[in-house]
Order: sequence, then C-alpha cells, then structure tokens
Amino acid sequence: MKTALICGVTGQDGAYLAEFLIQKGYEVFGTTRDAQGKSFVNLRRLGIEEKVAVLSMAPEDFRSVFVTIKNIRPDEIYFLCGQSSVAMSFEQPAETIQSYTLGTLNVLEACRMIDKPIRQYHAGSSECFGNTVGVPANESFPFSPRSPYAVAKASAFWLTANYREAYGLFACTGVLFNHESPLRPYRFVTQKIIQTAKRIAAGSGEVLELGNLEVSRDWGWAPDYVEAMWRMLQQDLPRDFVIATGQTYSLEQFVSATFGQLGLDWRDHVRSNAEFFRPTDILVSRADPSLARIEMGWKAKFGMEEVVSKMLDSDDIVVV
Ligand SMILES: Nc1nc2c(ncn2[C@@H]2O[C@H](COP(=O)(O)OP(=O)(O)O[C@H]3O[C@H](CO)[C@@H](O)[C@H](O)[C@@H]3O)[C@@H](O)[C@H]2O)c(=O)[nH]1
Repeated sequence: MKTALICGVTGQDGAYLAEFLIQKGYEVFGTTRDAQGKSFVNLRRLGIEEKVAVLSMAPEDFRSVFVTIKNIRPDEIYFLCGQSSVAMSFEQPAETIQSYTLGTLNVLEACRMIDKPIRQYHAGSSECFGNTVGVPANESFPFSPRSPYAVAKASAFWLTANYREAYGLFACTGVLFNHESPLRPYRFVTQKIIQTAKRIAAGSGEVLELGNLEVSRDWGWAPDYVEAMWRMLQQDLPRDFVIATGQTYSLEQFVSATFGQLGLDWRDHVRSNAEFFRPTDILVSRADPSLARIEMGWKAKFGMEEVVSKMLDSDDIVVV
C-alpha cells in the first residue's frame, strides 16, 4: 500500500485528491494548519472524514514540515497549501508570498534530507502566465504575473524546477487553470454566481454584483484535475504540465450559461460594480493542455457548460 501526504487536505483540491487516492488504495495523511478540534467540512461532504488522518502542520515552519514528513515517510507528497485567493493577495501580499515561497522551499529541503525518494507534486497556477493573448499557453509559455499571488506561485514554480535540476528530486508542478466544483468557496466567482443565481431563481429578488464581466478563463471540473496531479507522479521522469480544458469563455458567458440553465435572462439580474475590479487582472487566459494528453493520457472530461450544471445540481449549502 502506498502512502500519500496531502498538505492542505481541507480545501477543494485536497478533499477531492484524498477521495481519489483512497479509491486507488492509498493510505492517506493530510495536513492543515491546526487539526485540533476542527471539523473538516469538505472531507465530511465527500464521506471520507474517517478515512484520512489529519495532522497539524505549518508550511512556513521548517521544523513542522520536516517532522511531519519524517514521521510519515510518504511515497508521494502533494503540496496544495497556501492563500489561494488572487483577490485577497492584493490585501495580504506578504502572507501570500510567504505561504508559497517558504512552504514550497521547506518541503523541497525536507525531502532532500530524508533518506527516501519521495515524489512531490506542487500546485502551480495559470495566473503565472498573465494574459495569454495570441497563442494558448503551454509548458514553455513565458511567465508574466499580474498579482502578488501570481508572483508567489511563479517563485514556487522556479524553486521546484531548480531543486529538481540541482538535486535530482522527483518534484514537479502542475500549472492548473481554473477548476471548480461544489466545494469551491464563495469568494471565487463561479460559486458566487451559482449560489446567487439559485437564490434569484427561488425568488430572492436580489441583484448579482460582479466585477469585470469581460475577463475570460478556462474553467474545468476539479475532480478531473486531481487525477492529473496523481498521473504526474506516476511518470518515469518528473516534469511540469499545463492542466486545462483547452476552451476559454468570458465571465459573461459563464453567467449567461448559469442563468440560462435556470430559465432566466442574466441581463435582468446582474450588474457590474467597479468595487469588484482588481488593481490588475488577467483579461484573457487561454491554455494548450496537449502535452498532458500526449504524455499522460489525461484529458478534461467536462467543459464549462457541464461545470455549471454540476454546480447547480449540487444541494450543498455554501457558507457565504
Ligand atoms: N472572486 C471574484 N472574481 C470576480 C468577480 N467579478 C469578476 N471576477 C473576475 O473573475 C475572474 C476569476 O476570479 P476567481 O474566481 O477569484 O479566480 P481566479 O482569480 O481566476 O483564480 C483561481 O484560479 C487560479 C487558476 O487555477 C488559481 O490559481 C487560484 O487559486 C484561483 O483558484 C477574475 O478575473 C476576477 O476579477 C467577483 O465578484 N468575485
């Protein structure tokens, strides 16, 4: 039986990955900053709360990271920790940058010191590419970060690449484009749209206020994407991959699809409010995930319209 350590197991990706690895027969350990007395909502929603051993680990604290990895001696580590909101990174830039750079460095250093070859997955982000006007971004597309979050993720990406090259570690980064699910917190735009549209359809009479409706993203289905993480660690050689559907839609199209599936015209219920604009934002985010298909046999199963219907179908109550 293989052992996996998921750092950041309580988030959307951590919970789906834990579910996926349990189904694959792994023994799964997970970390969160403070595991004492917490209830793990996402793990409970997936019915796996009792199947994951959750430990406390502070990613920025080397001692905490080292001791956790040394005690568990996992075959695979999935490092998914960090402040994941791009919007919040403008309010908390230092916390965001520290969580990714120090956290990533600590895992890489700890793995160097432990006498076991541990395969590492690091969570990268399409935010690193910035605007991808013209050619869709593949693994050799240059980085042009447009937020403190993206700067932090770019730094973590290069740390991982450097440690792989310098010390021969099996460490790779998945450069994931947006991926959504019912476990998405409300502060991300898709969940805000889905939940508000559902309330409007039920007669709430409210108006959905959003920022820039002209931005575009490549929206995929999060459970698909955790499989790509696992596949990356099953390759013969460590390598970075772009993970996306390959289809880009504007936010207006996402909104239109959501209201349309509820039998409503979005124009009657949605307003753009400058309060939700970011100081800098990615206007166009376009992906070329063909390497993942060629090398790992991975392809996104669901596109934007299906993501919308799956999120609408979920009965989960999201805490606003
Ligand atoms: N959150 C939010 N975003 C809004 C809103 N109105 C418009 N937007 C726009 O909608 C786009 C998507 O925003 P988010 O859902 O917050 O996601 P993100 O910034 O694209 O980042 C997500 O995807 C990255 C790539 O996978 C991830 O790296 C990141 O952690 C996060 O999950 C952004 O251009 C944002 O400005 C709003 O009311 N709320």
